[in-house]
Amino acid sequence: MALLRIDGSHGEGGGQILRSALSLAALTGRAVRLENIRARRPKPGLAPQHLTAVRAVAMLCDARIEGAELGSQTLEFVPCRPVRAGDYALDVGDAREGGSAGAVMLVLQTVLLPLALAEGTSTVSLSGGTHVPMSPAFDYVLDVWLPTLARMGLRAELSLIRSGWYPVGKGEVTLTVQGGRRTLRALRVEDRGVLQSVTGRALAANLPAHIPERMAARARAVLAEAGIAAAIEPAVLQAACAGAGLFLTARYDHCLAGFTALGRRGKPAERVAEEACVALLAHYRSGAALEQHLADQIVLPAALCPEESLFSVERISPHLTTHAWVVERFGLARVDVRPAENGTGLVRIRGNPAGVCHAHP
Ligand SMILES: Nc1ncnc2c1ncn2[C@@H]1O[C@H](COP(=O)(O)OP(=O)(O)OP(=O)(O)O)[C@@H](O)[C@H]1O
Repeated sequence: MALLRIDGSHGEGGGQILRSALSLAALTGRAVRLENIRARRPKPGLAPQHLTAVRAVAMLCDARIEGAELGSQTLEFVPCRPVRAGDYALDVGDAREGGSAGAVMLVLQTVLLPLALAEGTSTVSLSGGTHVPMSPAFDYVLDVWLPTLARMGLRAELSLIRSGWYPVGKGEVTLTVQGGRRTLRALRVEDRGVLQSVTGRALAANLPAHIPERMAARARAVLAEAGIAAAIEPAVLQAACAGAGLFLTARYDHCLAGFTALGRRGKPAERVAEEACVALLAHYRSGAALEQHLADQIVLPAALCPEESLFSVERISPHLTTHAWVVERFGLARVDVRPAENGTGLVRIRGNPAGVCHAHP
């Protein structure tokens, strides 16, 4: 079959196009050629996190790869066998001399679905940044993304060995995936139901204990003003450099929503707390089911379900529409993203009725 060409400058033009194309190439056996990788980012091409994702998925399906170098804007990726479950270890820091705090959760998201749909149990050890900007934090994946996938029938467990923050990274997580040629269940949450609880963790590493305590106290106060009682625990983590963040999970009758804010030098703990609470309250007031990040991160699993998924989303992000475009390029699903009331959106994903097509010889 001819190489499927994917233009990495489409829409959001970031790393997600590459990662989803890699997952889908491994799942379907389709050879891909990515061009203009991360063309809309200030430093285009493969960064350490993306290069690690390429190497990771290549290991799963013995792919032949060309262009897998830092800064490369073109990549050919030819899967040579179906995905094999097994024990894998990857370190984002290996992708660049001097190391990297590249987001391991994004690498994890790239390998999870291929492993979940392969026969057998896998363990993946990942090192790098576990709580870094512009990516799902460990806590988000643990509390929101994986439990949502569990509702769709996917079984995986995640544990934190050591947290990793910008700029040093060196965190470590372990993922265990119970694979199998299963059919994923569609996600149908047009209506989220009632807010049942808000919980959270105020985390800090290599910083004084008053920092997580102040984040937790401010978050409780902001949410209480809005009439929401939240159980937020302060905690101190092990790490190779300083870092702090607040992670909130809102549990509705029919869905979960996660909100993250990270600290940095000079940013008061209270401001970190307010940022996460503002995001939670914006979603709460929107009335929609999924928050914007979960919506874009659920497109790929939903595209693999034979049944139709349908959910409302707080806001239609460029990540969401770009992700929809990538899965459509593989011909696996039709994704319809429609604006709805007050800036929210409604997403309908009609997966391939035959399930994933394993096209390997
Ligand atoms: N606070 C957050 N909580 C949960 N997920 C997040 C958060 N911030 C970003 N993400 C997710 O991280 C992903 C980032 O994708 P993106 O294409 O920007 O990738 P990237 O590899 O970081 O790229 P680039 O450096 O090219 O921006 C998206 O799926 C987005 O929803």
